[in-house]
Amino acid sequence: MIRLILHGCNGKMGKNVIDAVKNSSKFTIVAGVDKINSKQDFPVYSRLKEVKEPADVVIDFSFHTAIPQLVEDAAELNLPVVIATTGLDAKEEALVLEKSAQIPIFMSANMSLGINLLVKLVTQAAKVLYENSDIEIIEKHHNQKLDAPSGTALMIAKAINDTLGNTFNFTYGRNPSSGKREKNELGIHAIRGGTIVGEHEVIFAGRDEVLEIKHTAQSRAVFAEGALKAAEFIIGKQPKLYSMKDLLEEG
Ligand SMILES: NC(=O)C1=CN([C@@H]2O[C@H](COP(=O)(O)OP(=O)(O)OC[C@H]3O[C@@H](n4cnc5c(N)ncnc54)[C@H](OP(=O)(O)O)[C@@H]3O)[C@@H](O)[C@H]2O)C=CC1
Ligand SMILES: O=C(O)C1=N[C@H](C(=O)O)C[C@H](O)C1
Repeated sequence: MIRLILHGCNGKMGKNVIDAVKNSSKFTIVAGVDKINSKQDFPVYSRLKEVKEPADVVIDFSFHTAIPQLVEDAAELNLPVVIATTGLDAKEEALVLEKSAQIPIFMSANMSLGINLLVKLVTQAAKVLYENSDIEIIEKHHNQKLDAPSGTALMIAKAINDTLGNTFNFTYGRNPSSGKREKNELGIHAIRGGTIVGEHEVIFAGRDEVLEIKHTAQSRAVFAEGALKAAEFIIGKQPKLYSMKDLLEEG
């Protein structure tokens, strides 16, 4: 049995990971970490370092400001971590990278298989189409989401830029003073409303033709199940920063 600590256990994704573990024969949750000591089937602590139960791996769906303490504690305890939280600033990302020299850390803004395939398809399309089309990303999420644009939208935009040698400047939404679109813009637009789980659409708008590649998450279960796969994958790995690409390549 893989012994899991769930960081952010009281949240929307925390609940979904608890359900995914109930449906899995491989995992057991030995402890949770969150800001509030909620009633769960496992003990809940206010930081990772306080957890008394022995564990094999940590899964995190919390808030970006929690990440520095999480990776510091995980490195001290020598525990692998799956970070699913989005919205990290540059300093927080740099610390994750630094700590990945001590422990295996898996980080992906989106744990679903479909989005990771979308990234592949979009970068292929971008190579063919970028000279003659304008690329825009639209993401839609529920009205409780704290970060914008989504981590996934940024991941897609960065993958396009990596593929094309940093051709694009990102434009976050447009307003009355934005003026005419520049050729080297890549627009990223965030919609927030209701209970939308997560939609990401990449639009290649050319002359007289438009290609749209879209992913819709229909429930949070896909993210929870993906996080469990990532947790299983990093246990026993060498210290490094791993991504969904590493998991998919291993098959
Ligand atoms: N990579 C992926 O596939 C996915 C990533 N996400 C990301 O995961 C994160 C969580 O999403 P979601 O579950 O919807 O958000 P929620 O706000 O529902 O849950 C986050 C939980 O983390 C808690 N938390 C906040 N700060 C800390 C801290 N310092 N230490 C421990 N716990 C803390 C929150 O407590 P409180 O409410 O009291 O602040 C809350 O219980 C977001 O960044 C989201 O974008 C979401 C879905 C998929
Ligand atoms: O907050 C969410 O809900 C989600 N966040 C992730 C992101 O920011 O990309 C992934 C998913 O779309 C759901």
